[in-house]
Amino acid sequence: MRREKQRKFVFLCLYNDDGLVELELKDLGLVFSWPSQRLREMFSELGLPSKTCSPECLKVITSLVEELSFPEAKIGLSSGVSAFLYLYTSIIGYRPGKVRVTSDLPLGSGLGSSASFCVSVSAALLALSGAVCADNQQKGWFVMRENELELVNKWAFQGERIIHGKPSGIDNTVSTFGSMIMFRLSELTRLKSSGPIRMLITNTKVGRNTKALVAGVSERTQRHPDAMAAVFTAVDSISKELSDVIQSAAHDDVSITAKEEKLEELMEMNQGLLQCMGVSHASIETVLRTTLRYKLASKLTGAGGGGCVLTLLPTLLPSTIVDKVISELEACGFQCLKVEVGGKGLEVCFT
Ligand SMILES: Nc1ncnc2c1ncn2[C@@H]1O[C@H](COP(=O)(O)OP(=O)(O)OP(=O)(O)O)[C@@H](O)[C@H]1O
Ligand SMILES: C[C@@](O)(CCO)CC(=O)[O-]
Ligand SMILES: [Mg+2]
Repeated sequence: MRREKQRKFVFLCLYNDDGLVELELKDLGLVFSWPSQRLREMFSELGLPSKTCSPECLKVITSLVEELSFPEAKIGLSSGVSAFLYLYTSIIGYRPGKVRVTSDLPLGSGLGSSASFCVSVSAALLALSGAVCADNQQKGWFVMRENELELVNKWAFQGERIIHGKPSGIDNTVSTFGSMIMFRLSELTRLKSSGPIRMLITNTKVGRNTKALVAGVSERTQRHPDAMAAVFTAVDSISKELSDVIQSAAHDDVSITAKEEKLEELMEMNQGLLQCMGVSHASIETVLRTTLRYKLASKLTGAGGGGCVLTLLPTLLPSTIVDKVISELEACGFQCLKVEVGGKGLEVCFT
């Protein structure tokens, strides 16, 4: 189960005539460019466009990205740049163009920045190529048609495959369609919540890498197949119960409180299972201990290993308590953000 990811990515996409394909990561102060002729030469033998990135295609991309220089602390960015190169050449081809990205989503913190990046790149490039929104370039922000969103989601998943290795598709799906998604038995179901769910996001600021964490869970599964199978079965049951609770109607304070208590218990159980999988972290445990002192339930989000933690904020919780929890967490060096689960998905705007 994932909440909607904040999608504050802004893309400026233009064709140009300087012979370069350029990617500017504005917030990070980085610009990468490739002569389009060089891309044509490197990729031409692969027979692009292709709907998936083959090992040969990934080899070409990796060699192009290895030539770039990334600041030491930003080495993880190379996978995002690889995903960009794949999406650009597959959707646009080798026509020179310029893409500028700005985002206020923290990178590698469990809030699905990789998926939001892939969804936004795919949408912007598909719109530039005319594959989507060709007959609908209205002014202001708007939502694409369902079949167009599905196309964007497919391409974004290919980008996620380059960044993550083996993504489930939940992050790009929730970034594209918004609302809430249940991922159960490898199937993604879009849910309708009966009311807003308030959460506190605490960013521990401990950096981590989703690909490595997911690989760590697979290795643990190979070492303890029976025990881990039981853990996954329990996670599955929790997802099912949680989706029933979220979709159930609650009309008065009593039923809302009962619903929230169920959510809290399920979150607590889920966190315990994530710890079993080896994806918790000392910083996450500090957040859990702190919020528990206020009888609030929390669980890690995304791949874990640091990053962000979610805490349910019950409807009747006084704002003075919320402020107290936030100041205690921020005194530990963490950063807090109050959010509501289940917002909008992808929107586009032509200027
Ligand atoms: N604004 C951006 N510009 C360029 N690359 C980005 C951007 N945002 C994310 N990425 C890419 O995504 C990578 C982070 O993805 P990762 O899956 O590890 O974390 P996440 O998506 O934030 O968290 P999670 O997958 O657990 O929800 C970055 O290292 C970078 O390659
Ligand atoms: C850890 C994971 O569940 C979400 C990462 O945001 C991986 C995935 O489902 O692709
Ligand atoms: Mg990710």
